[in-house]
Amino acid sequence: MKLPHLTVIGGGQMARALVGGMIDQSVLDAEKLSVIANSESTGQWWQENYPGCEFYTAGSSEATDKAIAGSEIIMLAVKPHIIPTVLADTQGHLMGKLVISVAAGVPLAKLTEGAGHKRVARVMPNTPSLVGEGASAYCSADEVTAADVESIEAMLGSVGYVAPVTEGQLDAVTGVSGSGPAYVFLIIEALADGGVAAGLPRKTALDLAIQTVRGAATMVRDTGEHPGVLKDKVCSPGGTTIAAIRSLEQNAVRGALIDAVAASAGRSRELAQ
Ligand SMILES: NC(=O)C1=CN([C@@H]2O[C@H](COP(=O)(O)OP(=O)(O)OC[C@H]3O[C@@H](n4cnc5c(N)ncnc54)[C@H](OP(=O)(O)O)[C@@H]3O)[C@@H](O)[C@H]2O)C=CC1
Ligand SMILES: O=C(O)[C@@H]1CCC=N1
Repeated sequence: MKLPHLTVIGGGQMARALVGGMIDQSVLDAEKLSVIANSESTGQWWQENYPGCEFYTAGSSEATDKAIAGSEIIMLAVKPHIIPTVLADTQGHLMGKLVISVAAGVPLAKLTEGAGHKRVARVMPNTPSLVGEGASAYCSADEVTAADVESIEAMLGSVGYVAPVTEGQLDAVTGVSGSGPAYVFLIIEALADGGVAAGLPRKTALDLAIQTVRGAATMVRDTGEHPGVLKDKVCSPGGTTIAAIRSLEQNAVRGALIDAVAASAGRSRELAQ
């Protein structure tokens, strides 16, 4: 499936990962993309990396009259506190458009009020979308059609896993997969640090850490076995791994990760206020 013309408002990390990933996966042509943001440097980044796309300065009449008017889908990819500004800038111009927001915590009720209609979806994606390994969940308001859902699933599905959820579940999604890549990056960095502390060259340690996380995740997915069962198969009686697991449990790693997910979900709920 090829997407119709898309305008993304906000051209930062998440737009680069999601929309960049969609172009890389050929579901969107750069010629059918308009980007609206503040700085010239952001415009240059998009035009250098995705020649053929158009860039417009936020708040300009061209942004609304050319980019938004000429697009069927509008994606909001600005920070949550900027969403009211964007909705004010685009007031009256979003009629007849499918509006998709990736902003953490901003509820459908606020988005539909600002858009002036209910053809609005809320998505929580994550940055591995850039390499086609994203994890996204979405919910939609009342006027989103079956064809719109197909477009949303095609967009998100082209860059990874996608699941429909209720709006009430999106804060938890943010805690697990929206923020989740940061936890895993931190774990990879720490594993590599551990390798260096134990005497490995930095590059070898990092390469081994990356492949171990990738291999373990693939094994959970492909075998369908419970992660606890797979963990038990690594632990030889009286061996090295159970000594390490004991250390992890003494340092309350499970509790720390559960608390991390809850903290992110809680912050997402706060952003809705
Ligand atoms: N980063 C992540 O991993 C994830 C982020 N999200 C959500 O994505 C959204 C964007 O986050 P992220 O990409 O990290 O943020 P960034 O700060 O990287 O990007 C924000 C972008 O918004 C642009 N911008 C600022 N003000 C305006 C305006 N008034 N009109 C149009 N554009 C504007 C900025 O322009 P300029 O570049 O010119 O300064 C910038 O390109 C957030 O709501 C976040 O909750 C969701 C899931 C994961
Ligand atoms: O940190 C944030 O607020 C955004 C939302 C999820 C990931 N990054």
